Amino acid sequence: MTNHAAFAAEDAVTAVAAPAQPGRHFASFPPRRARDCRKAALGRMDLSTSGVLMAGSLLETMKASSPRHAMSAVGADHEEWIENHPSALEWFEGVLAAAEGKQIVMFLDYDGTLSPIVKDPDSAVMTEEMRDAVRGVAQHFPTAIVSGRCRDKVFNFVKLEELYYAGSHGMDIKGPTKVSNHKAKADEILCQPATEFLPVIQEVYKTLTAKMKSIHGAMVENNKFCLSVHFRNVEEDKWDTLAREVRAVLDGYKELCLTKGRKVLEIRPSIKWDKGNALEFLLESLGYEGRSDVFPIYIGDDRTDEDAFKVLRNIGQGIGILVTKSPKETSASYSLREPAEVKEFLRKLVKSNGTKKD
Ligand SMILES: O=P(O)(O)OC[C@H]1O[C@H](O[C@H]2O[C@H](CO)[C@@H](O)[C@H](O)[C@H]2O)[C@H](O)[C@@H](O)[C@@H]1O
Repeated sequence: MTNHAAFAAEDAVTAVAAPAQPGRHFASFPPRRARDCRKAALGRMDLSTSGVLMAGSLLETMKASSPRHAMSAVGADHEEWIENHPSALEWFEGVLAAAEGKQIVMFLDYDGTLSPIVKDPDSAVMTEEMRDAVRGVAQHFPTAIVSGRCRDKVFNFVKLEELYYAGSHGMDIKGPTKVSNHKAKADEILCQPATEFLPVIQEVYKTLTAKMKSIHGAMVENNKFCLSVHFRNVEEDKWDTLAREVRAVLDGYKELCLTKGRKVLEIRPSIKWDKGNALEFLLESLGYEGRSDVFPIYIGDDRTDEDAFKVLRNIGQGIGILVTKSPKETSASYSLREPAEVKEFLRKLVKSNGTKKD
């Protein structure tokens, strides 16, 4: 048994609060207005912990994001890694025990979590079965999509009005347009801490789009408060050129920084706001801040999801689940191999909640 599973069992014994009632989690809706996220995001991010790509070989970082490099980067074999990050499906009972008597709040990343990674970002659709699974979860627990995509785009993929959406890596958060118990309606922008960066982001979008035209397969995606420079379809011998071009453009914009995802370089404002802040903000908005009877579950596959996993580790509540087929350095405590397993996990969660005696 792993440390995590042992911890889960201990938690189950100490749990005291009454279980959540299906469909009742919006009882206090609309959510309490959380602290002003603009103030919270003031100042530059902590470069030592933010995953921001500093000077040095951007090319090496880009190579390290391909799965064949990931295992050696951790230096651990698969078995050892799985022992430390057990499958949330195989240890499902442990997860349930840890959440027993607590209000689950579900946070879901989109690409690589709810939809498989595909070559064309515009084709990353979600299956109807996955949509049903997410819909089911949202009927039982407050549920948010937290994505690097712009909010409108991720909404157009997910198409569920009863969810919270945190687009642009959490820099654009909006409440549900429909709630699952149909008692209340809220269609409110809750948080946009980076609005003053919009002109500069759009300027860089134009410049980079023009520059990337000469690199076959490169693509710049406009995610409103941030940009994605995709290199999945670029031949590896052109990655260095792409990296140099991106660096050269960004040298003129000290207020922006660079992080990396899965075959993508992300450009975003250098403010103290990431998916971890979005998670904290949403918990606070829902009135759950500082409550020990709340159990956030965050499922994601990317470097940018690590900020949310870290928050959960730091507050010592809930669990982070990394979606991956190969060992990776992570602050998540559990793992799932692919979106199909995420769907299975969500279904099981709904089923177990539906059959639970309240
Ligand atoms: O936070 P996420 O929802 O995971 O978004 C992160 C980025 O995801 C998308 O790119 C990734 O998925 C694409 C489609 O499968 C794939 O082609 C690409 O290589 C991946 O990096 C999205 O296009 C980006 O804008 C997001 O920032």
